[in-house]
Amino acid sequence: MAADQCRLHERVPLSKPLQRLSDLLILFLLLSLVAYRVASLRSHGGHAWFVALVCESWFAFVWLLNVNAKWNRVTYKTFPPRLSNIRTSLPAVDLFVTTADPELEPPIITVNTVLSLLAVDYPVGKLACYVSDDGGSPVTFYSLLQSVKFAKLWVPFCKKYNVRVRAPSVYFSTHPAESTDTASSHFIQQWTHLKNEYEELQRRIESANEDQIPHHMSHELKDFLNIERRNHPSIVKVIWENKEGSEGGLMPHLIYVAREKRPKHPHHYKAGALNVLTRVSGVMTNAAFMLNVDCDMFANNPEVILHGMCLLLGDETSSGFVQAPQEFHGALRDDPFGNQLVVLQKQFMPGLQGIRGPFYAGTGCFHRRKVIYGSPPNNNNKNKANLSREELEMVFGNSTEFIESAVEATWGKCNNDLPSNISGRIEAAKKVASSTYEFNTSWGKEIGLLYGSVTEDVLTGLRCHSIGWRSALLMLEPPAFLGNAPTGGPASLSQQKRWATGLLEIFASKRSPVLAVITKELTFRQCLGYLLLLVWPVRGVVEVCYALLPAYCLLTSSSFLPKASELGFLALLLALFVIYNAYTLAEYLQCGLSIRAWWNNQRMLKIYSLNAWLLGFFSALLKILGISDTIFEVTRKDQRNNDDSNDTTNTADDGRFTFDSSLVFVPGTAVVLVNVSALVLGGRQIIVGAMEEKGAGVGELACSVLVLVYLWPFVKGLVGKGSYGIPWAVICKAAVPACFFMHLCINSV
Ligand SMILES: O=c1ccn([C@@H]2O[C@H](COP(=O)(O)OP(=O)(O)O[C@H]3O[C@H](CO)[C@@H](O)[C@H](O)[C@H]3O)[C@@H](O)[C@H]2O)c(=O)[nH]1
Ligand SMILES: [Mn+2]
Repeated sequence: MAADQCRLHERVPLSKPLQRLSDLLILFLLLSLVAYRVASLRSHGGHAWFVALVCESWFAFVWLLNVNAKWNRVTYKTFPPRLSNIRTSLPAVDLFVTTADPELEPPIITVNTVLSLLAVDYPVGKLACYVSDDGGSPVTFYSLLQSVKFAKLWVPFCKKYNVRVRAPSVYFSTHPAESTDTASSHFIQQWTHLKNEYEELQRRIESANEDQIPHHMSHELKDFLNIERRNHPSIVKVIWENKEGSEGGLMPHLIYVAREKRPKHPHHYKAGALNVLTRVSGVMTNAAFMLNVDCDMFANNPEVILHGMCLLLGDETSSGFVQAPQEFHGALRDDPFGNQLVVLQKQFMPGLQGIRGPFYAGTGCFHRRKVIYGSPPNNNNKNKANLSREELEMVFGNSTEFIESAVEATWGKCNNDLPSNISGRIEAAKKVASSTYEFNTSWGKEIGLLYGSVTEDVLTGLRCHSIGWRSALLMLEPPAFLGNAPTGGPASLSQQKRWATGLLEIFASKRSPVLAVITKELTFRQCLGYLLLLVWPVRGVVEVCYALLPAYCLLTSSSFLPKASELGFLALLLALFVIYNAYTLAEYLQCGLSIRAWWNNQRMLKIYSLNAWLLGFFSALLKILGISDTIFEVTRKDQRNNDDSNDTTNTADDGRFTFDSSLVFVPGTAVVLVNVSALVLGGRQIIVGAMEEKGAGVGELACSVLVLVYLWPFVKGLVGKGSYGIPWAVICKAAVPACFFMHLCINSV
């Protein structure tokens, strides 16, 4: 009993027999379908039958991966109050926030995230917050500088009144009477004062632009004078130094870092930025744990670090890193863009927890510093003595300060204290933030966040798992962090395309889980878990083929579906269709989502796969063939989302699908053009010849219509106006492959 009371976390199994049974039922139906196709390949024959066989085999394979990933669903319950037994020795944590572009990521969003982190419930003296600014922007720096005055009021206020959401934009969007019962007049007075201060801060930040930063700031901003965004030396500034160090103080250290950028030197996007933060924090504070969040992911649960510690302290092998699911706020009603990822995360993250832990998702993740330094679990004192200074330099680079810090982080004791004087370490920090520091070292290859994929997060997590670490899932209520999901067609599709590209890059790399399962410590089921994620983009190709299949049949008068007389086959297909949809619908309803949200997600899944994943597939292919490189396009963060967290009263227009002239809209448009033409050309003939038992039939016709229903935003886009219409340039580009395909069909008859 006493031992139980000391346990910081508890494992909670979630899998239900009914769910497992339905998983298996769907798998069985899919396999039966494939078996039927194979068995009747001779009698039915034809291209359409064969393509259907390939696609459906793929769906069956992916479903098998699904079953594996969901089989042992597990989550953890964490008990922060029990930390009080060890409260004096809570470890220090370095907090990382990355931002890249003040246009796409307005500084007020970054400031809110930073403020939410500075104010978390954790000893002030044990935190240091680092902001990496890849935009090298004076506006971002100015905004952080301005926020210090407010933070000095905000941090104590949050702690005194136990404020629930510590991102001021969200907190002040509701009136205190609704959010607290401490409505004493003194509280209201302070609340009003702070709200005014916040609004003043917001006004100042939002009105600042590069040419118009107040003159009296010129001294602080001199490092930013005449620099170019992609060509400047390292800038490291201590915005707030907590002079009391671990003893306490008003608020944690706050440090601004714009790493050196040179046009000729690769900077490796976010992975590069996080590696610089890792080193800069190494020489400045060297906490044993690091938490990283994207600039829009504010800490929504003030106890998040305490909860994280419940998983991190204790058996270290089981928590090389701790990942909170990505959750979002300010969501549009019924998730019109299908990117809130609610069901996906509630189903899969616990599922992966059952097979040695979730993947690293790039934000909302605590890392052990030594894991990032490539140290395997239970390394204790093994290798240190063998490494000479030269060897250490080959791995970590040639900064003496950094090497010392890395040796301590890897082989020394856990650092529970932070230094009070960090200003004295700026020169060392600037050195490790230089653009040449990583040359001829292991950064990005063996240590740090790994390079070579635009989803550096998944790649880095895979490496941790491959060297034997497990990871742990931090699923909290209220959610640990909340971020900003893109809205509109272009931003959503370009994000999905980047993910697809990055995942395929990993699949095809030398770190592929398929190899790691043979040569490293990845288990077979873990490998299957990763595959589910990594083969995602291939679905783009499969879905396009499947979506063209009914049109092909209509145009060539062939068939891939049962005729009225093939009752068994018909029943199988209908059962699969009904059970699969009922299954997914049940998942949405269980998560408290609406039928409409379910439909929107089903529809968007098709739209993403046909467009974004397909293009992601090809862009990864071009990279693998060495023809072009992949780039990380930053997602635009909507500020609207930040202001009203509970606003689901969006107007109809907010959820409407929008287009631009990007290539990513071409495949969907082409599929729509082909299906519309096929219905016009082939539909009539079917109605005439409905009674004949050969060629395309009502089934093919219905499927072709179904494709158009899934792609309805594109059908509407063909006639829509402005951003709701598909631009002519896209339609013309789509018409070329569409005509080519139809030409092939008609000629093949
Ligand atoms: O050169 C760059 C590019 C991006 N970022 C930062 O990376 C973060 C993520 O970028 P975002 O455009 O928001 O991408 P998302 O697709 O929303 O990000 C998800 O997917 C990424 C992998 O593709 C992960 O790295 C992220 O953590 C995860 O939230 C943001 O804080 C950016 O400021 C940089 O610091 N430098
Ligand atoms: Mn993001």
